[in-house]
Amino acid sequence: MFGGKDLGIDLGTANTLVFEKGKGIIVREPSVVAQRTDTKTIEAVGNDAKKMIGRTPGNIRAIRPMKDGVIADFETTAAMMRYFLRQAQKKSMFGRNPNVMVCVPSGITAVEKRAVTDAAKQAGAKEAHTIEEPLAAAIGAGLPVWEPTGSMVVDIGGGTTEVAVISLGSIVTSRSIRVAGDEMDEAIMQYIKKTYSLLIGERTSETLKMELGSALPLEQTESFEIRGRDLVSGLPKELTVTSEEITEALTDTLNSIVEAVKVTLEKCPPELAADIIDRGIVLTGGGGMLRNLDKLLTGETGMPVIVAENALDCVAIGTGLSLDHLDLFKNNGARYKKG
Ligand SMILES: Nc1ncnc2c1ncn2[C@@H]1O[C@H](COP(=O)(O)OP(=O)(O)OP(=O)(O)O)[C@@H](O)[C@H]1O
Repeated sequence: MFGGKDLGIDLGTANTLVFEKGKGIIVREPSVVAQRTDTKTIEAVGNDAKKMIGRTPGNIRAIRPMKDGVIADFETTAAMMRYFLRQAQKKSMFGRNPNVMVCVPSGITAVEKRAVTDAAKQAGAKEAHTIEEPLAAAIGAGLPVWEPTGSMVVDIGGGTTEVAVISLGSIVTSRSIRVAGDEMDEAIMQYIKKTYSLLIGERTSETLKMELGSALPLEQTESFEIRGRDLVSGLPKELTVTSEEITEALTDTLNSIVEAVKVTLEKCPPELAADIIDRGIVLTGGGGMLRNLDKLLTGETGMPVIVAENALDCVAIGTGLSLDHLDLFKNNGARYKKG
């Protein structure tokens, strides 16, 4: 039995957040599962499993069951959701199984949406519905999505970047690309490998992105020491990396994101484009917190760009708040209409 409250779930590629109205975010853990390769039993989920990435013995695999924002491994995703719902239950009241709203990338197919709601039901949800991620992000960022005015949101998560223009509670135009934080990590890993013949793990590369990452060169170069395995000698090695190098490593990935924003702006009806000039573009998601990304986007589009407060939480908050309008989602993720 789960808690009596309805829950919003941001089932992200990188992190899963569970939001309960009145309480806020009650679960926040990495979307990682550690599984035995022989018996397929689950050894750990969330924080404990993330610590195992890159450090598991041969018979345990640390996997991210969500890839590119969609379910890559159904059974493991359902098991992971069951764990997160149980965590939520510990912090909530006992009662009936909750209705859940799960956010999904805007570009996914009906079959993929179905996989998400099926996994939620298998995990113990009474009813499960989906909301498109950019809409959830915009609601969570406090944008006036219900007004007849254009709001533009760019949500950069782990697996997907969602760009959307919203008006009157509906997505007017959007673009979802499978390029986001994970791709930045991969680009850094490749850069270090190519430049220094040093192999680093995904955790080291994510740390480099967070510590040194900047979309534009910093006024004062920063540096960070990393460890990896030298591909030539095969031995562990330490070296110092600079922020300029990370900016260079991220160029292609950031160009793809800039391109997605420009294409969406080009498809935007003129009246709404005028609203966006006034109100600006709002950045959400962990990737939106990359230093100077707002400045890069302003330079490339000429629009004001603002990083949302609680950028990491916007999608979860918006997903939870949309439960107030559950009746509008009964069509399994149908377009969100007010009234
Ligand atoms: N300060 C930061 N600078 C740059 N990137 C960051 C920062 N903080 C977090 N990230 C990155 O944000 C990503 C996670 O963001 P978020 O939790 O919004 O994604 P998600 O919702 O799990 O993914 P998706 O929306 O693709 O399903 C990770 O790639 C993480 O490395």
